[in-house]
Amino acid sequence: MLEVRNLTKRFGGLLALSDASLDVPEGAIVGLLGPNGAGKTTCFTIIAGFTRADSGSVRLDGQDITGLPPHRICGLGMVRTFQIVQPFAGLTVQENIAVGAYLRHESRREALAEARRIGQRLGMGALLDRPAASLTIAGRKRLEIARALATGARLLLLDEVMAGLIPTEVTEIVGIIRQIRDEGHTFLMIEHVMQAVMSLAETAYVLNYGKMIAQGTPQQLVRDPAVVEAYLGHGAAARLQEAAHA
Ligand SMILES: Nc1ncnc2c1ncn2[C@@H]1O[C@H](COP(=O)(O)OP(=O)(O)OP(=O)(O)O)[C@@H](O)[C@H]1O
Repeated sequence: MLEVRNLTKRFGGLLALSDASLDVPEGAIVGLLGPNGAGKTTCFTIIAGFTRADSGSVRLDGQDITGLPPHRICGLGMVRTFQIVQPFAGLTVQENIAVGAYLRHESRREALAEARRIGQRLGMGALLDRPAASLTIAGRKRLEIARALATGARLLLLDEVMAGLIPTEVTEIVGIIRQIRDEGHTFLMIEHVMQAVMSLAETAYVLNYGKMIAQGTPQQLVRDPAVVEAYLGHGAAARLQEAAHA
């Protein structure tokens, strides 16, 4: 569904992404992992059309979307969420979700009705008439997913939706993402919360210093020496092996 090929992006002298490629098959939940500063957000930003790559291409459903602006990409069925959720504070939860729905519904009544349906599906029925500013972090994360769904997108790029949540909230969001996937959506997710990646993603990619250094199931990746070293530092894989055999 999504084919990302050889993305390279420099910020001045810094190579933030170097020849990075990935694939997201329809109906999959794919993880994008990597230590701080590895280039994950830059990768998302380019895929969703917020920044141009220096080189490389992005295809959605076989169509070349490289360099298209975010609203066009959104109209074609792919949307990203943001790590720091900033709802329109003066609007209710329902009105915030409706902002996403206006892409498809011209009438305010229809957009609000669609927002209500999506909010209820995401377990926010009791919160719909509250001001969005009153939501907890977990509520804001749900709102961000709801807004993305309301655009009608089939492929959702989730940027750290589990960050800042307590374990029971993580479990709830994991359940919601599974449910949305089972209803026919596809996910590419940046995630630091390993528990969430392990239980959700069938496959994941690991970025380090802008390069894709590994791809596999989460279970394969946690045993991959290159991945262990990227997270824990040079020599860590050997030290862990020694410790395991001591
Ligand atoms: N607009 C920018 N201008 C200059 N440098 C940038 C810009 N955006 C990102 N960078 C740099 O590019 C590198 C990759 O950053 P990026 O935010 O993509 O990493 P990340 O993997 O998402 O990190 P984190 O997990 O901390 O969010 C970092 O060194 C960052 O400082």
